[in-house]
Amino acid sequence: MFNVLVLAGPIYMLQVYDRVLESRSVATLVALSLALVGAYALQAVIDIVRGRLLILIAGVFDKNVQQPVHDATIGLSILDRGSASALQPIRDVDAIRAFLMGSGPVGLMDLPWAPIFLVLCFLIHPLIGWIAAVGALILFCVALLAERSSRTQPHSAIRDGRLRYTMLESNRRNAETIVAMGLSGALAERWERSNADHLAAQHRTSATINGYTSLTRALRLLLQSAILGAGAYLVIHRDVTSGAMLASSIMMTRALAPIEQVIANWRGLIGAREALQRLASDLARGSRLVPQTSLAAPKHTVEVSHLVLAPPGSRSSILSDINFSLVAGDALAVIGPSGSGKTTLAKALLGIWHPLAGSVRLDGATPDQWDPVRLGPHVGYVPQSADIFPASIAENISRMSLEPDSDAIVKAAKAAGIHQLILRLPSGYDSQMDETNSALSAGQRQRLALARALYKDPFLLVLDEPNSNLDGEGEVALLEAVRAARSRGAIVVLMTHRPAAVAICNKVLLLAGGKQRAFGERDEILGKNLRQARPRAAGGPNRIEAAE
Ligand SMILES: Nc1ncnc2c1ncn2[C@@H]1O[C@H](COP(=O)(O)OP(=O)(O)OP(=O)(O)O)[C@@H](O)[C@H]1O
Repeated sequence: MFNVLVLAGPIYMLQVYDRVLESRSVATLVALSLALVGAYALQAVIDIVRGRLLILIAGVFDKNVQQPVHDATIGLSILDRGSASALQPIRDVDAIRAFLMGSGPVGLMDLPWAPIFLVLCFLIHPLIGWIAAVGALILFCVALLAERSSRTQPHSAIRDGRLRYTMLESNRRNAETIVAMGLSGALAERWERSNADHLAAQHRTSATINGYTSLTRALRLLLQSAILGAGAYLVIHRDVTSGAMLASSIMMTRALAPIEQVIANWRGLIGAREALQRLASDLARGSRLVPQTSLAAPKHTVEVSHLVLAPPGSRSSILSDINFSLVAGDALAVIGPSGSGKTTLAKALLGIWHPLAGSVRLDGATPDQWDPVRLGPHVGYVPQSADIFPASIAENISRMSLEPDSDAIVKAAKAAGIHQLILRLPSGYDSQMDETNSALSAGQRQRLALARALYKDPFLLVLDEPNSNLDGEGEVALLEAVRAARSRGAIVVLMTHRPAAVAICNKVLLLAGGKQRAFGERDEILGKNLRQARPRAAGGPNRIEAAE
């Protein structure tokens, strides 16, 4: 509706030429000029409001997708096994928001006005109308051609871009290995190759779009002159006035401007459209259905029945036919050689990976029957690589809670035997961990992760080799924490190679090659199936290994 205001220019021109110059009336000229200033001022205000509206729409879009995008990023990380493509949704949101706040949508909004200006051209004179209509049609065809040729190109550019990003991310993570083993030469060469592919794809896209933009501009200038020429012809034959001739030239410009603007913003439009499609599919893939009914906190049992497990998206199983059950107060030592499936079992118990067959049940319900946010506080997990969030020690122990409980934080730290160590840090519990966690040693990180797992005394503790980096003091604290958890009625599942850790468990599960070799009371299983390895020559820790 507001676009009608852009008619002010042509109407002014028409009136000045046909009325003011004929009547030589300065008063009319002043009145017309004031009206024109008013129309342009209103147009400026409307443009500002429209711009703000688009920013507002972009903001609302952003606000609504942020949480699903965050959750989907986590879901995709699990599905795609930590690949950097899990970050694609947030990049897509940024691309869509940038497009919404740019000049592209304005061109799209103005596009429906193009036919109205064309009709006005016809009203001035059919010849002018036809020239404008044919010109608009040609420009429209150019836009379609641009769409078709650029449709496939950004795909390859995006694929190369993703590959390039993944490569850089992996090099960043492995920086120390790269420096230590002098890998930078070979990796730089690979990076250069991947970069060249990406740039070549981008150049192809830019060249195509630029070509179409230049063609459009030249066509528009030609059409403007054609309209002026046709207008002059009609003026000579006294079919239209000279004011109408100039006004129609302006009208033509107005009719074609949105088409040209859409073509100029084509790449952004295509990019935003693809980002939106990709975002929708990533959100659908990465999000989990959260159950609506909330179950009571688990307190009694963990049952694993005929469990078969494969990595997400795969059907080749890593674990098969695992069966055991535990009751409150039990501690299970999961033992077996490297690669036997201990970590994989931890992922199943925690509901990170879903069973291909069989089930894991806490008090009779599978983990996905709980809202993860509600089940989380009843579960403690120390993963093999104890990753710490870039936040304070207290925030880490309180599981990044927005309402941390100081008493519970200190209690968990004491239980993990890390309280004194934290107090010795310059800012104590408020010491900030950076992204690299370099302020703490591997063993200290493991104890911090244990404190996080113990926060608020969860029912199920899954500790995946939590002692792999611990010194004697750390191991004593760990064993004490397991003992305390058992006596308060928790269930502890401990993946370990260490005899001392097995000794505090009452049950043992022996895995080998993804299969359950034995499960039962500790002494019974150890007597039947295991031999205790001697301390290794280098003075390494005792290990428990499966008998041949
Ligand atoms: N994300 C994955 N995708 C495909 N295979 C996997 C994945 N994670 C683990 N595996 C495979 O599953 C098998 C069991 O691995 P898992 O990490 O569970 O062993 P583990 O007993 O914990 O070993 P370790 O004692 O060395 O930690 C291995 O053969 C491993 O290659």
